[in-house]
Amino acid sequence: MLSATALTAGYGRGPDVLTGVSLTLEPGRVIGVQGPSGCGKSTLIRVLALLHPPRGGSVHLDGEPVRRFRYAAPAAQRRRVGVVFQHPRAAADPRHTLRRIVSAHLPPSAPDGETERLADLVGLTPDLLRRRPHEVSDGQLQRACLARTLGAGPRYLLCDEMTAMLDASSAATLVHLIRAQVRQDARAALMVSHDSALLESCCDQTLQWHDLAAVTAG
Ligand SMILES: Nc1ncnc2c1ncn2[C@@H]1O[C@H](COP(=O)(O)OP(=O)(O)OP(=O)(O)O)[C@@H](O)[C@H]1O
Repeated sequence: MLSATALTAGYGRGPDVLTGVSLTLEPGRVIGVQGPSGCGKSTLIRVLALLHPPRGGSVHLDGEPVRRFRYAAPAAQRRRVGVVFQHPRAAADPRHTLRRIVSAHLPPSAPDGETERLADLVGLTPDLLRRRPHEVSDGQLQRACLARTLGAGPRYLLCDEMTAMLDASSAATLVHLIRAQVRQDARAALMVSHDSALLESCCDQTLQWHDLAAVTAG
């Protein structure tokens, strides 16, 4: 279980962006969080992904408190949480082929052919693996980024507006793939978006941002 309790977080000397946010993500569940632009959804994802230290409150990962964040977070905790960001072009090195991007987080023990299996899982054909980011569409690059995240074998998948750059059909394909992954491998997913229809179509439960201070999901 990945849980946040009474989180407060912000940037620099600025005001709190998160003010007392609590949320619980249980294996086997897809939880959606909907909120308007700028309310703090990406900040919540960054804290839960151990990429941004909270100012107050706590994060627990499978029963253990998370005490260190960013580069100081223990690798064993970091590996359990995977993130897919909104902008695939900001999240992928433009010099690398899609093959290299997809395989970037595979453990050394990964079986031969794992890159191809992941690519196939997200709907990337083998010829696309030879291309670089500028030679593919946003949707194809986002598929590669999702495959890369899945390659690390995270238990908790955090998706930050991951379909915002995609057409409706690609968006539906990717969110249903995430649902299938959650069901199959007892993972859990948190999907944040401003798109209520998308969240309703794929989440077990959708929480409104303004309820997060009071509601525990899962
Ligand atoms: N690196 C940063 N430094 C300072 N302020 C930031 C930083 N990142 C975000 N903020 C501010 O924190 C607030 C919440 O931003 P955040 O990106 O978490 O919102 P969001 O709900 O994900 O927005 P959107 O839906 O537009 O992506 C905003 O006021 C934003 O300007």
